[in-house]
Amino acid sequence: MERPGRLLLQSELRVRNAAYDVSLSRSLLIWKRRTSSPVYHPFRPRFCVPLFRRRPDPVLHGSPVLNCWSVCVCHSVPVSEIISVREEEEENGSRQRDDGSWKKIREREGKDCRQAFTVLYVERCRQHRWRCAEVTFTCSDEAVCQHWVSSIREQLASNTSRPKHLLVYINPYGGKRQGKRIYEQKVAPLFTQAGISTSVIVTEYANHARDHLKMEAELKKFDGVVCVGGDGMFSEIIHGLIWRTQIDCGVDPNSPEEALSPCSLRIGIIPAGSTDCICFASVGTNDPVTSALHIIVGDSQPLDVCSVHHNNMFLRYSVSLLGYGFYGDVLSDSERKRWMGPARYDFSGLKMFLTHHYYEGTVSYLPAKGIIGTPRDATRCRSGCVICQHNGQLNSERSEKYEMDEASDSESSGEWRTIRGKFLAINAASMSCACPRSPKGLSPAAHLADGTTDLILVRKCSRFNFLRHLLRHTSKDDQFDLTFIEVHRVRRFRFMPRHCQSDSDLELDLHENSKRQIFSQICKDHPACGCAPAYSSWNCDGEILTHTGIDVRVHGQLIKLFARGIEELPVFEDLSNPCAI
Ligand SMILES: CCCCCCCCCCCCC/C=C/[C@@H](O)[C@H](COP(=O)(O)O)NC(=O)CCCCC
Ligand SMILES: Nc1ncnc2c1ncn2[C@@H]1O[C@H](COP(=O)(O)OP(=O)(O)O)[C@@H](O)[C@H]1O
Ligand SMILES: [Ca+2]
Repeated sequence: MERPGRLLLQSELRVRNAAYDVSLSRSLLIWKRRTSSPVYHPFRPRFCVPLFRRRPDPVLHGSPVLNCWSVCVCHSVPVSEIISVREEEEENGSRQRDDGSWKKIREREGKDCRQAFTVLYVERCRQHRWRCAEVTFTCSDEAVCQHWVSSIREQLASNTSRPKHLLVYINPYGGKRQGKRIYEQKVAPLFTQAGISTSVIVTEYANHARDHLKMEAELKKFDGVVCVGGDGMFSEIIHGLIWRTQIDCGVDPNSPEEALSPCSLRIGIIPAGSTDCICFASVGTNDPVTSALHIIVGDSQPLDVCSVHHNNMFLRYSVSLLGYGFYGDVLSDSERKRWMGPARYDFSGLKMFLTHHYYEGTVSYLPAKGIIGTPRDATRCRSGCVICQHNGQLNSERSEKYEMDEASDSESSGEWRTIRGKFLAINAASMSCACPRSPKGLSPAAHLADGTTDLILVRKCSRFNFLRHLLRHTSKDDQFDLTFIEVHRVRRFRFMPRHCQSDSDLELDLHENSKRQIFSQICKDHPACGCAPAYSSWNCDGEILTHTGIDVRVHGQLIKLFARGIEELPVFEDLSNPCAI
């Protein structure tokens, strides 16, 4: 619980005809009702008891702390979570807002209360959602009122992490094709309230945003980039931004061995796509208003990025899922069904589950050493994650050392491990990949910014066992606690499909593959007969990769989001807490 610190201002003001002691410090705005009469307050007593067990201090962020036995209503809002302050001007018995809309206040507030101002602030709702709440304070002295408004504005202006100018890209075709409407109706009005100016580009074709960022955008004019769309659209944005940053810093973005320069501009994601995994896994919800508020308050969350190369040739970057086999096949199949919208993934998911293809190949990986945390532990990456801080620090020390000793990550160091086999899926999750389909995600203990990715190998098994594994993504059971699954936390990995391994293997496989393709043509309508293709494709944050043999390297904390990681749930929402009755 944040302490108020030195008071900048303290007055008696009125809120809805009741007297309040209101105070402002650099960190908190507090309004506390003036009363001493013990009155039983019946409102939601169920939530009062656990709240008090955990937090004896009767001051809660934004929302009132309700004591069951006496009315002692005290609200507090961190100054960092105030969106804006607005003067209410009186005219003909009504008050006019700064934005021109009218509000009847005078009758409600009583005749003496002539001056008023409204504070808009972040209020937390269920399941990590944020809303914009407001409270109107009135007082009889105009000078006092204006002093309050200017003091709050000064505090907001002194916060340098808040963006003032944003470059916004909207994909009008993502998800259910609602991107433009979501931005105009839910997000733009909030940006206006917060005094943020925007330059908006509605994309006209795929890769429009990427190419604009790479070559045209005047990035110096902006404090951040906002992406309205799904994971594919976010991928466009990071490709443009990372590329541009490397060119500006004189780094060769094509080389798999180069240490990439971190991007200074933060990226905000307004979810308007089909899976919205990157937003969900970094905020805890895929709600456009919540994302807009995280942008406004100037949150910052570093994020790991994987670079993917094929034979030393750059292919793509990935921040969430790199999936071969099941997720690659689901994506390839679903692309032909875009007209179905987000439901295409359910259809193709079921189809690919029934098809039950497996793929042969060799996976080699460099285990992440010296880090804290494992993919099977119970810790979760949450706001202010200590694992990300610790491992992130370790990474920056390692990369300094790496620059001096180029061979430290190479095969010659002998740390690489190799696994050959038949796999239903090979997944690398650089974050949990939580999404509405699987709220705990593909790798629940993965971290947003620890410089590693969780490599999950699903070996060939029966359909029944694969279904058990998949179903555990949606329950409390551990999806890795199965004999055919292994998971490793790695810094780097490579995959080579079997048919690419050696000339003799290649000949054998080409022969086998052509045989299989003939059969798969014949057996097209009988996918369960086992005539599988020899290779799948990679699903790279929802984009299909053109090559199967890849070399993947994690670049710790290469980009930053306007987010703060998933916040711990309040006690009454955390069902695993015994106090939460
Ligand atoms: C029988 C019940 C099975 C439930 C299994 C649920 C497992 C779901 C894990 C999903 C992980 C998703 C990782 C994110 C991938 C996205 O980047 C990608 C593109 O998203 P977008 O651009 O917004 O369309 N989405 C997918 O690849 C969809 C995977 C769906 C798999 C069923
Ligand atoms: N104007 C546009 N027309 C067609 N495709 C676009 C346009 N803008 C972006 N795209 C592409 O649309 C794809 C899907 O976008 P995304 O926003 O991720 O939606 P979804 O989550 O439904 O896949 C991305 O690959 C992106 O490059
Ligand atoms: Ca990570």
